[in-house]
Amino acid sequence: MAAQIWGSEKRARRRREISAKIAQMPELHDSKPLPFMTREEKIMESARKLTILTEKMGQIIDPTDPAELYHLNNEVLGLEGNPMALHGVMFIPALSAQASDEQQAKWLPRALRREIIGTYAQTELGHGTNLQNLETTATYDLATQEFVLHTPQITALKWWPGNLGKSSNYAVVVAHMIIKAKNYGPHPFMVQLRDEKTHEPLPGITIGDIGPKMAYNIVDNGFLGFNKYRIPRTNLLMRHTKVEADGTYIKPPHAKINYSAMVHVRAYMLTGQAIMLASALNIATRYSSVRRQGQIDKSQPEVKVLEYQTQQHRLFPSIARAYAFQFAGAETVKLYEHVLKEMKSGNVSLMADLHALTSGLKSVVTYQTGEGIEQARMACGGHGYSMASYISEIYGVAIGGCTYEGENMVMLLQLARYLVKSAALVKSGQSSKLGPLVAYLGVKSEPTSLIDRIPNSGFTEYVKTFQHVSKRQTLKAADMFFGLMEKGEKREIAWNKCSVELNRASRLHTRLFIVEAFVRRVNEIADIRIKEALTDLLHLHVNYELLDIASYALEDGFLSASQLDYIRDQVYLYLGKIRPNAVSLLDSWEFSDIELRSVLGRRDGNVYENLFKWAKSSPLNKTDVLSSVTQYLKPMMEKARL
Ligand SMILES: CCCCCCCCCCCCCC(=O)SCCNC(=O)CCNC(=O)[C@H](O)C(C)(C)COP(=O)(O)OP(=O)(O)OC[C@H]1O[C@@H](n2cnc3c(N)ncnc32)[C@H](O)[C@@H]1OP(=O)(O)O
Ligand SMILES: Cc1cc2nc3c(=O)[nH]c(=O)nc-3n(C[C@H](O)[C@H](O)[C@H](O)COP(=O)(O)OP(=O)(O)OC[C@H]3O[C@@H](n4cnc5c(N)ncnc54)[C@H](O)[C@@H]3O)c2cc1C
Repeated sequence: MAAQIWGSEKRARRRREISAKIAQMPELHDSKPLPFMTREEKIMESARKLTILTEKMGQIIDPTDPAELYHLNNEVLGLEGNPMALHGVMFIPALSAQASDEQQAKWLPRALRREIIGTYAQTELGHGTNLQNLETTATYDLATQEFVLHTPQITALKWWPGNLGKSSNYAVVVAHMIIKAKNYGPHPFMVQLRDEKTHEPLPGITIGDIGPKMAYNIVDNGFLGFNKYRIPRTNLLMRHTKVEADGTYIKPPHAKINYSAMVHVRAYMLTGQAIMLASALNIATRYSSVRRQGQIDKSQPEVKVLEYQTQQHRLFPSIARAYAFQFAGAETVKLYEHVLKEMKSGNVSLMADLHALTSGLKSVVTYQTGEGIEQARMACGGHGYSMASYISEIYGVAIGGCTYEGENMVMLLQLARYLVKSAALVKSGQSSKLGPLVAYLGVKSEPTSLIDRIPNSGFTEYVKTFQHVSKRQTLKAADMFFGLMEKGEKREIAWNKCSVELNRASRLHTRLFIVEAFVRRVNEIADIRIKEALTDLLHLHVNYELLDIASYALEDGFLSASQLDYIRDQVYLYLGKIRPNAVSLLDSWEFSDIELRSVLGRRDGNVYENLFKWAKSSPLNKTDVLSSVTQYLKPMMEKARL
């Protein structure tokens, strides 16, 4: 199963080998539980480990393999981030995709050797979503052949970029490029921020940390202002766009090609989200098979809480989602790598499809991951609320994904643009022009669903039902939009008036893609036992997801009440079937105790003894009487007693 999750036997084996090596290297372990550290201590601890990793990485992993690097980071540095999180996730990808060969030769080896630390600075205090209204300017000075970066007012301060505040000395900065008073829109520039020897900010640069956040606090998300700060013309990233010495602008082959670093993260973050969901579920499910509370049969001893159907219903559908996201994520990464290769050689024809797909997936996956992790926390009762479970930290980090790389509603609306264009093709009889991801929009569906109506139909009737609801909602929302325009409404106003319905279509389309990716994977599996276990999970997935969106299929009678009863029964049936495999389905992800950082989720199940040990190690317990008591509470009580 681990091979299915991680992509191959070899990958699964390598992960085990890497974990075993890390287990033998105490210098790479947390020196004390992270929840007992201050933010400053955590940042120090992370930098300490990161430095050792830089020295010893070659002994532990193949540093050229991103999957091994990602695993190493998760185990050693953890998901609260690290001082170079954005360096690997966005800075290097931005240089790789947008810098010319010459620029890459100059900067990439230095970045890869970690001579410099970089980030991606795009979002500003006043604007994050609406890139067209970013305010930082890069004005070309023809006389010196330099760009002058400037922050015209406080809302133009870069705000949020990870590791910008304190760690990075370089950044890819996105600014509006102005040449001879003409604004060419946002473009990426390579900018040195700090002196390489002293790490002090360079003159003309204001920079700092934006303060503590809900989670992810090892990362120093930062602010950045420029006061007429000059960089050479050749620091504009010039793989696709060029500005010649005389100010001549050569436009890129696709207007949005500079957005590729964002698409990179949107594609890769899906499996990251699956890992966070599976981690939280691993903790909650293991704990649920240790925790005994109450009886089902009063004549029997107290049961493990995992025996309760409500507990299974809370956890198991999310286990199915974690697998589904992992499989859909793997497909998306493959597609992304393909499109990136094409893009580098000038073929931009698949960019729109990839943008639509990743926009929908990042939104649905992050939202459902957040839901699943929060349910996992609640499933642990009181101990779930303790940082000893570590689930609240996983939650805080995961839901950041609902916001970064494009706020979820906004990204769903991006997919909706693509769906509406596809609907227009269907309506104008041009269904043959639909791309493979939306071809189903042009296919006439049965009048009613055949779920529970024909034997041995496998998952086909489920997929057809998902297709039906997605198609119906897309065409309905598109009709609403076109109808408003026909009535004379301006395009943007009509769009806004339909946007809730449009986003519903985007979610349904994306959920269909996730189901199909799961089905595709199960169909590929040869090992009969693995196929069986995953088929059970897939049964739970399709039935649970369909129940969740049943109103769409009920409103036009595509599903009947009796079919809905069947679907509900299937959910209960598969909850029971999955119960014996539940812990193994999560143990198959092979997270080590070091990586999970959870007292509740310990592999050995020795929860109570270790919770007590953990509590005793709280800094508050260093002394029996705190100074808050001697200074304030004791005098207050004494005064009251007088
Ligand atoms: C590796 C490990 C992974 C794990 C990572 C975890 C840690 C992560 C740490 C945290 C890291 C966090 C780091 C961070 O957070 S970095 C900051 C991230 N910021 C954002 O994501 C901002 C979101 N906003 C946008 O992306 C744009 O403004 C949008 C897209 C909303 C509109 O755009 P714009 O303002 O320009 O609007 P327009 O009206 O001129 O154009 C709309 C047209 O453009 C097409 N279009 C748009 N985009 C693309 C595209 N990409 N490829 C192809 N086409 C694209 C689109 O389909 C439409 O086409 P059409 O319908 O007109 O035909
Ligand atoms: C943990 C974290 C890490 C980050 N890292 C980085 C980084 O490394 N580099 C970087 O540059 N940025 C980074 N960001 C910033 C992030 O990319 C932005 O916060 C994000 O893109 C959302 O933009 P915003 O904050 O402007 O939200 P807003 O757009 O102000 O969103 C507020 C509300 O308005 C709604 N809204 C906005 N526009 C529309 C619209 N057109 N239609 C409908 N509704 C709309 C949204 O849906 C939302 O409900 C990070 C953010 C976080 C939380």
